[in-house]
Amino acid sequence: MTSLALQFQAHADYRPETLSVDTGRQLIIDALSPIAGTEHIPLRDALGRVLAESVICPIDVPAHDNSAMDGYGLRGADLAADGPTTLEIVGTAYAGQPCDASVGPGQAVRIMTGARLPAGVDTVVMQEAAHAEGGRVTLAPGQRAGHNIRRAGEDLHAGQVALAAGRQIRPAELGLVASLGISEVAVRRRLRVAFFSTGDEVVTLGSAARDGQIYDSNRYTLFGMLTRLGVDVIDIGVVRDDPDALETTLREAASVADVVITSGGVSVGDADFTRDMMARLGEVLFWKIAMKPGRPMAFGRIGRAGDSAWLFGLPGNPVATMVSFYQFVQPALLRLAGVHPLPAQPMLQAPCTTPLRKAPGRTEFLRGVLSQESGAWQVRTTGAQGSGILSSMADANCFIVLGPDQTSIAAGEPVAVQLFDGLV
Ligand SMILES: Nc1nc2c(c(=O)[nH]1)N[C@H]1C(S)=C(S)[C@@H](COP(=O)(O)OP(=O)(O)OC[C@H]3O[C@@H](n4cnc5c(N)ncnc54)[C@H](O)[C@@H]3O)O[C@H]1N2
Ligand code: MOO
Repeated sequence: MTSLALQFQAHADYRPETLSVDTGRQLIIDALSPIAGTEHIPLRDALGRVLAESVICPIDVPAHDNSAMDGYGLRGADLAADGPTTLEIVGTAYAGQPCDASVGPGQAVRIMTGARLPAGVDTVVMQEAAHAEGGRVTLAPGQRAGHNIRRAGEDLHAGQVALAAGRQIRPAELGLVASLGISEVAVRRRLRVAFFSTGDEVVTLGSAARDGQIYDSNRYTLFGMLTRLGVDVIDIGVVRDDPDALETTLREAASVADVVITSGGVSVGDADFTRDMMARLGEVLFWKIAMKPGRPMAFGRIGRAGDSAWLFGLPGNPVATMVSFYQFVQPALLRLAGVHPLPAQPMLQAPCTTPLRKAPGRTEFLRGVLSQESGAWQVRTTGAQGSGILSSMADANCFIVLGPDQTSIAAGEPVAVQLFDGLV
């Protein structure tokens, strides 16, 4: 018995013939660790990448106490307990410019948003509550001491971890790093993912499909999902149902990629050699996941030590390919890319306007449309749900996820909804 198999069998819920979605996903995540390799790149190029090292604050942000409003800076102790307050204006403080004014009792400065607080100022009153005339300013009653001040370091303070290793860089992280004056970050290298389709009936675009043949759509959905995940994509094309071609392709793919994804040939049909070949080239396990669509799936490692790769053998049916990718491959690739912690998929509950029936025992991923009707969210299915009906994915904006124990759902009953927005 081999190591992956041993590792999986140690899990209490490991049932390769009826593996639950959650257990399958967890087993895969636990088997993987982030790829090695770090590069230092300009900040903007890091959008979508994963931090290899934590970003530590070299400075306080903001760097100094400053005003949150355009208005008048003063000493809070000068504010009248009730009634207006009148103060002498002794200078003006602009953002980004030094201001020598020092504010004593009975005095104020005109101050702009972002300007450093001059000596003595601990309170800002916004200009809408002030009236200036003849070198004096009168403040409306009810102003509060200490208001409209932004303290040095209130966002980030020098020495703290601004972003921990494992964080994926989104627009907010780009800005946060920039606010620290840092122009270069250490990120993990991009994951390399090779993929190909299998099957004599599958025709690549550019060739005419003969009788009984179909155009390859899986390489297009996979290309889209992988590209949006930000990995380096290696498209190997279509591989015929031929053992030699398959062996050569799998070996080559494993030598250039961290991960190899195939579609088709993982079920029990006539292309049995695909399963045998995968298993012969490494340690690949074939699972039946208790889900629909996406029941058959292969997971393991192929290739020789030194140039081996993780393998995902996804089912050939186009919707099954996509559902399996989203439920298993996407979190696995994020894990390999070093994302930590892994993001939870956004799920919500909404009443389902379509009555549904399902067999118990497996999780179903129906394609749904979540919409607002008179201000309330609701979901319906896209119609026919066969695992070859790719238009059901194109028409959808979410999965309706029915758990293993659910059977019939009456119209209006709440169901779990997984938004495509959290997927790629
Ligand atoms: N007796 C059984 N038959 C099947 C089972 C089963 O458990 N017992 N499972 C069914 C399920 S569920 C699925 S999903 C498929 C998966 O089988 P494979 O992964 O071996 O896929 P193929 O047989 O190669 O193809 C299935 C289907 O998808 C079409 N296909 C394949 N590749 C592409 C592509 N690149 N682009 C578009 N369409 C593709 C292919 O023509 C077939 O129609 O097995 C069921 N059968
Ligand atoms: O589960 Mo298959 O993957 O339904 O089409």
